[in-house]
Amino acid sequence: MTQAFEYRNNQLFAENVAVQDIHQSYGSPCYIYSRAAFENHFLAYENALQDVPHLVCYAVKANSNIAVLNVLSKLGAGFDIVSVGELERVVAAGGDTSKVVFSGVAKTEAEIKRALELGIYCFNAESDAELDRINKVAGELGKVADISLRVNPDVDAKTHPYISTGLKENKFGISVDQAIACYQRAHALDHLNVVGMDCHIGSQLTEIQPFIDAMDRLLKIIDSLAEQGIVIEHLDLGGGLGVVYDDEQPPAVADFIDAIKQRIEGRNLKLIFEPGRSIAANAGIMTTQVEFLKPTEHKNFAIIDGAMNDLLRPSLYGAWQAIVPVSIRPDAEQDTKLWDLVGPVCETGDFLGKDRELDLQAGDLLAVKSAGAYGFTMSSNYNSRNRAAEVMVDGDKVHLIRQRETIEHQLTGEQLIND
Ligand SMILES: Cc1ncc(COP(=O)(O)O)c(C=O)c1O
Ligand SMILES: N[C@@H](CCCC[NH3+])C(=O)O
Repeated sequence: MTQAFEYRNNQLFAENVAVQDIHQSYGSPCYIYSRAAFENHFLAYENALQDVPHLVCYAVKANSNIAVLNVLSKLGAGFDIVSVGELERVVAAGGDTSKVVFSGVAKTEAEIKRALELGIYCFNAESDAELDRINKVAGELGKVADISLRVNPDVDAKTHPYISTGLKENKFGISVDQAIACYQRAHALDHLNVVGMDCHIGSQLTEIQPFIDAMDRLLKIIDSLAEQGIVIEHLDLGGGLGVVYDDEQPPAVADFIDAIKQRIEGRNLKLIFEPGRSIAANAGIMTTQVEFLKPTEHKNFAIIDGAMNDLLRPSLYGAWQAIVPVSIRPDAEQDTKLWDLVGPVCETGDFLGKDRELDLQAGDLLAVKSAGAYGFTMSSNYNSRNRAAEVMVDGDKVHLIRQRETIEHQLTGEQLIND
């Protein structure tokens, strides 16, 4: 399999297109995705699960461009959503709403109504109060809502504290101690139909064991419920599988799924997964151009046109993503130094990388790797900067899938007060 992003004659390519050529047409910063990479990463889940009942619901929050959703939908993907905005994106992308699971700690009445009208697969409810709300809205529509309860298994995902979600001090889900009572309530409500149990213990996990520990806690609850006549049809283990940004060694999707499958052998349970990062992260890069070099006696700053508003992960989590030249100069012309790659935003925390050994000149084009997940979706207009363009490469074709924002886009909806 050819790599989605690789060098050919010292030029970075996205599939069969030189990144420099994409830059000529679309400028920077620009998110560039590989269709083949999205497809291959999704199919890794599908293939590993083909011998068991399953549904792979891509987590829309990782990358919600409708072209991305459409590519995955054509392969049969379901979707994990957390807002009506994400739901409408699935609809706009031609996605199958009967394969949608609705996660999130506080779904509004309007969101629940729309989801019921569109006939989603199920709601992943996170509290007693939310069960009441879903029951009420379903009742008003004369419907019965299929629900799963998100159980918080109190397992250490061994990841960054901001993206760990399955500990009892986290806001997510229902505690193991309260789960049975909560299921009994749900079972008794007229407009709810209990179908599943879910958990999501965190993101960028590089070990299988926390998933297994979480699953074992959930299976115990499933067994107790069965004794009370409450049948759980599916087990949704959320997303969370990590990717390689630097030197991490996450398990391969097939090994991860095999370990899970072994654990549920002999049980009549459909498996659901909600992967985001492991499908999207390494299917995308973000380009950025060096504006100025600013060497000082303390630090060498390279001021680039990409900033924290375009890619927040380094500023928010101190996340490390590889930053590489789009064109590599011949060895004899190389002059490498340690550079801090900083953006034009008025924040000290505005950087994409620190102490990176690079050979840089003003005007050079760089690529931030592994930017396909939680890149564009977490971008903003901070400092009134237009959000980046997004393109999808498919073989030797380049499709613009989101035009660069303009000031007109930004000003839409704002108005002066008339006095
Ligand atoms: C409920 C839920 N499901 C799925 C995901 C996707 O996780 P990841 O991108 O780590 O696969 C998230 C985000 O962490 C989530 O909160
Ligand atoms: N946005 C995070 C992951 C959080 C996942 C959402 N539950 C990241 O970039 O790593």
